[in-house]
Amino acid sequence: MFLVLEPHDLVHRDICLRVAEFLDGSDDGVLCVRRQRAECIRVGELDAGDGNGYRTDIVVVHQFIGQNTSLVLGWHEQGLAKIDDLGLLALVVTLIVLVLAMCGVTFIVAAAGVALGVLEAFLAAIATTAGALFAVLSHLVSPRMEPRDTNGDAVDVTLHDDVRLVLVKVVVPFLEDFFALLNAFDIVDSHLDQHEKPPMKSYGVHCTRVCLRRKSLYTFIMKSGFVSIFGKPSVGKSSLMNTILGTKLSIVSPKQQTTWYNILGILNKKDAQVCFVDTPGYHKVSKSKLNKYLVETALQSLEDIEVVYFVIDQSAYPDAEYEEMIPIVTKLGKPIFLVVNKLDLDTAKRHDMVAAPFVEKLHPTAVFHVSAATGAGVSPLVKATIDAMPVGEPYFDDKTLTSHPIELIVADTVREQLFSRLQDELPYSTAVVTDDITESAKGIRAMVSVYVAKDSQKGMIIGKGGELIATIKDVARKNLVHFLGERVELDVRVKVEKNWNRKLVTMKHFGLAVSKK
Ligand SMILES: Nc1nc2c(ncn2[C@@H]2O[C@H](COP(=O)(O)OP(=O)(O)OP(=O)(O)O)[C@@H](O)[C@H]2O)c(=O)[nH]1
Repeated sequence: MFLVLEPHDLVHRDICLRVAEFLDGSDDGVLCVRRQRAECIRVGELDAGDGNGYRTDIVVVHQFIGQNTSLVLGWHEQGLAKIDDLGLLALVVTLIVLVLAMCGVTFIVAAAGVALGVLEAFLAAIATTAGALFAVLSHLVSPRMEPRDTNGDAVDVTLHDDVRLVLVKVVVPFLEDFFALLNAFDIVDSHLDQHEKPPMKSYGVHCTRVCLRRKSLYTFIMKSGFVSIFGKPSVGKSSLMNTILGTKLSIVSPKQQTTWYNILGILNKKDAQVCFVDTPGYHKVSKSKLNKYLVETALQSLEDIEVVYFVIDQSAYPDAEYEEMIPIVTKLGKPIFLVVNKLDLDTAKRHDMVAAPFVEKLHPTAVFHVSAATGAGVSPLVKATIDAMPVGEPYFDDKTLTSHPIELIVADTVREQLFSRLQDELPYSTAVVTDDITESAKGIRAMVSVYVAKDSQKGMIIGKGGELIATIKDVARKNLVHFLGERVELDVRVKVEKNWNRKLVTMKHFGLAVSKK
């Protein structure tokens, strides 16, 4: 079988060509080809024999037969060169017909010795060859190739059924291709052995790596996008992101407004990268500059996202604050997932009732009932989120968990302890800044300052005999060791910066930039 791919399409969008048969004899797959950079097609991970289907890299050997058209001659899977059956059949038919034609010419020349006879016989042979080839290709090729997109809808890739094109462009370079193809597989083999990547061009034949996988398992090669985890304070946004990521990236405390920054947490899957943004809790803006900063930061998270999680907890009801939040989210025009958290606390099984008024106003794409604490319901949420991501390049390296600098992670880990251990409003009067950090083979050494807004607050944080600050330092250090997986030395000093939370310049210096409006 010949597949006609269009490099033009490869450059601009993904194409999926249904193939009639797969290398393992199955017939329910999709051959996905996607251009990653100008010269290189995205390579999926080699992962053969995965559960009830398989995914594997293959190298497609193809020939550019026009500026925008390429003819797939065969492929190469895990060191196993395959010349497609139909491709081989067409090549053999061509060869046989050409040989017979040559014999006919020789016979006529020998028998008649007449120049005109030679010419007639030669033209007849060519016509026979073309006719035979046309019959074979039109019968076998066209019904077997139906370009489809991921939804199974027909894709406007028309050249595959243009038999004329196949005839005109293919018959002539056939013999050349045949030998080039055999040669190319050898070249691909040895190149893969040596360089672990295919040569992009060999003897006029091009090699392209693609990922072959069953449609039921993977629809596309890679999906990626951003999700804002939006909601009121303390509904469990940070806990939810941590549960999704399987690690405690965002700080959590029973106090409201623990999260002060948009924390990026990256979920890396084999076929998807989802970038979650944990946000400060949205609340009615008061006169406090810190509150204003937190709300502005939460709103910024809604820019350039693919999906928004509207997180409520199982005790929520649509109050004035929600009335303010709902239009902000609906006007984004993005898929909204209503996430009802703290399912484990819903002993009265009210969660459907709780969700109902939000569903009515928010018109969410889907509703999920989860417990960030126990993990219940989180897998379907993640699965639906991945499904909702567009096809695209990963934004970050697949080992990256967050784009947050280590300085901020260290400062936030200390701040988490302040929030967990200080009473009333005191945590909201403290800002934590990492002054210096050194990383060496021995581990990490960090100097952290805790700023308070009044002299009287300093003693409250240090505690009697320095006990409280010692505990804060010790627990924060252990948490950092756990998170970073290396030795940590932590030095925490308490300093007074009078009324820092009323001065925009100081707040900016502490990483809490708020607009002047
Ligand atoms: N029982 C229970 N508690 C939860 C759950 N999710 C979060 N919590 C608790 O709720 C409190 C607030 O959780 P966070 O994850 O900090 O909430 P948040 O929405 O990020 O809070 P802000 O930083 O104020 O925006 C913490 O004490 C969590 O332990 C849950 O599913 N079940």
